[in-house]
Amino acid sequence: VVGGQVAKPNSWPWQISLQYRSGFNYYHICGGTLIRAGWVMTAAHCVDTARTWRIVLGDHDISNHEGSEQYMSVSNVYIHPDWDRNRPSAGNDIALLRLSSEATLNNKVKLGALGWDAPRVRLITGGQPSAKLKQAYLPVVNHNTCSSSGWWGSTVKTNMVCAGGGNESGCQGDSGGPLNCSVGGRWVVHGVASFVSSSGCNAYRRPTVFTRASAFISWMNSGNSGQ
Ligand SMILES: CC(C)[C@H](NC(=O)C(F)(F)F)C(=O)N[C@@H](C)C(=O)Nc1ccc(C(F)(F)F)cc1
Repeated sequence: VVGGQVAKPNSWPWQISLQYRSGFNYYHICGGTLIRAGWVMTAAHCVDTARTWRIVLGDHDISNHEGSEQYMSVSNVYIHPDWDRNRPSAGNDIALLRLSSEATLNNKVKLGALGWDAPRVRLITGGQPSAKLKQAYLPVVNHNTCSSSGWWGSTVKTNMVCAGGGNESGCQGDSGGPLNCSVGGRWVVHGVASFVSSSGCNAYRRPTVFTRASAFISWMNSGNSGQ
């Protein structure tokens, strides 16, 4: 996250840290959302390399043990069939991770709700290099503006959502994490952080681009996502 502030610990209880093993250690690479006790939604670009993964739930500071963490291994990775690493602007940057055991839900580990509607305020959580979870309020940029020339142009498709474009944005390490939207007083996960401009995370008229989760509900509920 560029800008924003450190979140109140565990105030986004569906936010997870996706980590890969290297030697004896695990390293944060992406965010994600716990959508079922046994399922995590993240970005395809986070998991399209063969690695040993683990998911950390109930965390706030990934460099300190706080006692609320749950460390889960991943039994299967389901990447959207139309994701193409060589054509990220085609979108479909979404994947589901099956946990090898179910999370214990409590006040620090809850499910994120998937919604269908375009709400008002958006909020991205997650991020590096801060070890602590950060959040930033990102204004939504409608598709017509975001896909216009001078903005992202045809790189942005209707199965994506743009938010930010001011001095706050998502950035490397936020990938896969949720765009949390306030809809009728409830938080709904509307986006999966996908990409930013290669000239910088908060580049002018290049808002952070999220996979529009509502466009993938049927895939997530279908067999080929394993669910
Ligand atoms: C994809 C991640 C490495 C990284 N993602 C993020 O920083 C995220 F958190 F906003 F999701 C990113 O966007 N990094 C920049 C360097 C990047 O790859 N940008 C990018 C821009 C446009 C496209 C295009 F046009 F192909 F869609 C693809 C990637």
